[in-house]
Amino acid sequence: MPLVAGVDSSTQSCKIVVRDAVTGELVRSGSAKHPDGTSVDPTFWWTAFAEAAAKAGGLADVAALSVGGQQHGMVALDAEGNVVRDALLWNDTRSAQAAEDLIAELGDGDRTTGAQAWADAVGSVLVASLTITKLRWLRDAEPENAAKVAAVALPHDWLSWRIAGYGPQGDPTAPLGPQLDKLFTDASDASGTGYYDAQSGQYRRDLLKLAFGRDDLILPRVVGATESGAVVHASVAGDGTALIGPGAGDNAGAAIGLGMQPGDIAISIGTSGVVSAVAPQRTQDGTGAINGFADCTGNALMLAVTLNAAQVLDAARSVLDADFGKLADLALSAPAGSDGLVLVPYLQGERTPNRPDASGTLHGIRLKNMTQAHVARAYIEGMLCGLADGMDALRALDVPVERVMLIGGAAQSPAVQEIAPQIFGLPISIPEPGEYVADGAARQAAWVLASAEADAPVDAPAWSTTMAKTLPANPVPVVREQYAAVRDLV
Ligand SMILES: Nc1ncnc2c1ncn2[C@@H]1O[C@H](COP(=O)(O)OP(=O)(O)O)[C@@H](O)[C@H]1O
Ligand SMILES: O=C(CO)[C@@H](O)[C@H](O)COP(=O)(O)O
Repeated sequence: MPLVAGVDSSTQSCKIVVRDAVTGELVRSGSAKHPDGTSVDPTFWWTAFAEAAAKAGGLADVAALSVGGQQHGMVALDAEGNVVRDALLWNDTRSAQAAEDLIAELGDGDRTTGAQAWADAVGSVLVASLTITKLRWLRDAEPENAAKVAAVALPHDWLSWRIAGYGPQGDPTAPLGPQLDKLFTDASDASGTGYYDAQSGQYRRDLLKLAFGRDDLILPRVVGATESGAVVHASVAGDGTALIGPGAGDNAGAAIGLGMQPGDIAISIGTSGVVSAVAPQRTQDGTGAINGFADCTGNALMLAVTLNAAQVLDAARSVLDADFGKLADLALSAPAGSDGLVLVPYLQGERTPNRPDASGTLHGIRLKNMTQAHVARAYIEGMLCGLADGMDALRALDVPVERVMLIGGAAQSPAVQEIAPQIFGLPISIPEPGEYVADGAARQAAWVLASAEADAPVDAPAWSTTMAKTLPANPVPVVREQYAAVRDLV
């Protein structure tokens, strides 16, 4: 019974699952926290990985491993393999102006032309989340750091490289040293950089040069879906023979973990809120609402992403001094629509719609609705309405919507589960509770292992995903109507 491991190095934590490579059965798991903040020293991801691996009973017996990770983060490395500065994460909005500047530059001063040109070139209109905008910000705001950069990687690329034994010069946990040319990535995560064209499978070094002013950076090699990028170093686990798969951006990891097919929609409520769909062809949405990324099986992955998801509910718990259970009970004791109390949840600015400097609004306060129950419900409804706008943007591009699955930390809330079918007006399937990004990474590792054993690419292992329940559609249109009216006042 060969075992494989899947890692999800996400915004808030590192999660590891160990599964049977053939059946997909869960054998062990572990997790460890990441620090808060939108600018983070990657060393914390390395120590959290080690802690999560220990909690998962170690990785000495796995035959292959893959890493899924939060997308877009800028990990800038110098020639000695040190990080030049803390990584700027996907939810750090300081490069919002850089995004606007780059759009204008590609459009010769015209925003609409520039936005479409970026969508055509790399699948997405630039916003502060995308790596390329962070490189422009670094060039202008920290030229002394920019001058030191020898390579740029994404969080999952960097962690895979560390697991392979590479790292800073002189670091005892990196016996193979700073071999930057050994960095590798996969198409799904590369497609979120803003300097990789997943359609041609090529980096766009011309766009990187436009943004950063240099085209001599080392970029991770893009490894094919069933290839191994390296082996797990014996100092990390095992005997130095376990394969490391290409890995994935976390949303592509969830897609393969759920076994998504065209027609399936995943709504993920983690730190980010994501509405995603796979399709044979990527979209090139010049409005910027939909990112046209790649998945990790050769399809396109379309995403609408919000900055304000599970942490909006964390904020509600803080305001109401409530645990998860109390927040859900309160919300479910208030009527749908919260008697006109509307939260526009832009607590960290927003990405979709692109309003990086916006703040949130609690609107429509009356004596009748100034209760804990109404506030709890308004927070959940507002957060879900933001995601429902993302679903509308996908539908506007004729993306088929046949099955909708709800995942991510906050999907465990009974209130989120009950209110979602009201906001989306669709049946919502809730998969068995699980770590679908880590599961997807494990499934990819099993796929890489099977392909290596066959000495040729084989089909992905047929692991099944079971739905715990499907909640019927229960549309309550007034909730979205009142939200839409307030959203555009913000
Ligand atoms: N039962 C619950 N109700 C509401 N929110 C929850 C619940 N369980 C976990 N969360 C929230 O989910 C978030 C973590 O989700 P996760 O998908 O692991 O995030 P990420 O992958 O972005 O690190 C946290 O903000 C946490 O508070
Ligand atoms: O920016 C995006 C996708 O474009 C986010 O989805 C990040 O990939 C972070 O994911 P989580 O940590 O919230 O899962």
